[in-house]
Amino acid sequence: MQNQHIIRNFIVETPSKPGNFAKVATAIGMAEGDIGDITTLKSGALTTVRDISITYKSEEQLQEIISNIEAIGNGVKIHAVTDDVLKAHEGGKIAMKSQLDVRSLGDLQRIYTPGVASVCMEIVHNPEKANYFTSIGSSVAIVTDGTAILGLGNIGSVAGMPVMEGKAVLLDQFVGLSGIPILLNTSDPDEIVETVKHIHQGFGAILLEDIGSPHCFEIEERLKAELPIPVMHDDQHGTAVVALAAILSACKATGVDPKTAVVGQIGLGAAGLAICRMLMAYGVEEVYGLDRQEEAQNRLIKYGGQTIASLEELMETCDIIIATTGVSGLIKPEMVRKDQIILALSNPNPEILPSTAIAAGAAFAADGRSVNNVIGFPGIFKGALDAGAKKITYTMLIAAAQAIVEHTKPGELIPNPLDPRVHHLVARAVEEAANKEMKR
Ligand SMILES: NC(=O)C1=CN([C@@H]2O[C@H](COP(=O)(O)OP(=O)(O)OC[C@H]3O[C@@H](n4cnc5c(N)ncnc54)[C@H](O)[C@@H]3O)[C@@H](O)[C@H]2O)C=CC1
Ligand SMILES: CC(=O)C(=O)O
Ligand SMILES: [Mg+2]
Repeated sequence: MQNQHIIRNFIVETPSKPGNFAKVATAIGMAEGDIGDITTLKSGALTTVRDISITYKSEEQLQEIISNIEAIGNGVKIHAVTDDVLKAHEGGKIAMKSQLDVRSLGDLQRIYTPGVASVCMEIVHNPEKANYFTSIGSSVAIVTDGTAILGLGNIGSVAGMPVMEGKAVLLDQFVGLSGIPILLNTSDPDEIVETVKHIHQGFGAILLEDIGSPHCFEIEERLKAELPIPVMHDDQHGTAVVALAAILSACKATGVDPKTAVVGQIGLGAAGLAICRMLMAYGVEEVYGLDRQEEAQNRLIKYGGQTIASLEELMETCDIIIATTGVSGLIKPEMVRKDQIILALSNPNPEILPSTAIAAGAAFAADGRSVNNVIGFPGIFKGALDAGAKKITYTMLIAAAQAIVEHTKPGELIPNPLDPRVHHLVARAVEEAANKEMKR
């Protein structure tokens, strides 16, 4: 696989003298390893031990990094090379925890029986109070059938669980919602719709995740029509919101009018078709799409988009390129036109590395790690739930994209996802848009 990103942590000891860490960094750089976080584990008078996170592409490259560091000599030692990604997943990343302590029999009677019975009866008499007296209103079902896990394909929902747990962690940490993974062992749309309908009353909203196309379209449409709570397929609309925001920011920086720019979308699956629909809903006049499947191209035409004959023609014709094919390295540097804006959004590896696209002449380039639906979905769900909205509409999604743009620093495409204000602002913008729509 091209552009594969493997992350390992190197525990490296160096003599505590200026210049020694620079030698280690150079040794890593000479083997084209990419240094991430660096933590000093011990800073002694004689030696310093650091934990260095390094991204690389292959086993050969790992061996080259190790030999380069070992060749420095003079007391520079590698103590261990650890797989912190795997370590972070031991035992899973989430747990259902109680919010109250049970320390006395009084606590037990209040939290559980007999006290709880009166709360049950309160809900029997006033069903809307379930939102107040239970966690239902702040719980989001993260539903997957495992058919399109990132760009890894149909690997099944159990193998996709680390992604679902990751989404739950983000919902919790960014907006305080509880995400509960639901792993389906069917990809039949009728069975999925029936299952979600049977379980929906335990949740405030339904987040559909990594459900492949084309069945994702029918599933989302049917659930939206049939359930009284917000349903959103994140790979479609969360991604579309963030792609629109990145395009608006890039256009602002380059003085391009997004509505008259020519946009080319490569890959018209869940993410790609939704990006095209979002851009057209925003008012972009010329949107071209390309997919290796005719059926996917016909879907775009049905929504008013246009198709184009080949990847080469799309790259030649369009000012803004977005790719969501799952195919690493699909866009070759020689295809990049000067001053293009290129969003190669496939995970875990993009269609072209941003550094390669910029070196080939692009004005702006980003991959799916930075232009990622993580900036959108937590605030979208929080805003929809706070407003008591029954649906997530285009007006709410465009409000989310605009909030993201407002919070993006000049010269950047997207804000830092770790800035909690971003999620808060997205949530408020979505809530306001929902309230306005509901008043109409
Ligand atoms: N950055 C982000 O926030 C997100 C990124 N993605 C990434 O986008 C990729 C696609 O995800 P989905 O849309 O959910 O998958 P999908 O399977 O629904 O869509 C992929 C589409 O690409 C088409 N395709 C594949 N190879 C092609 C080629 N060589 N030329 C033209 N079309 C081609 C397929 O026919 C299919 O229609 C994945 O890698 C995923 O990780 C998806 C959602 C969010
Ligand atoms: C980010 C995401 O949802 C995906 O790559 O599928
Ligand atoms: Mg996804």
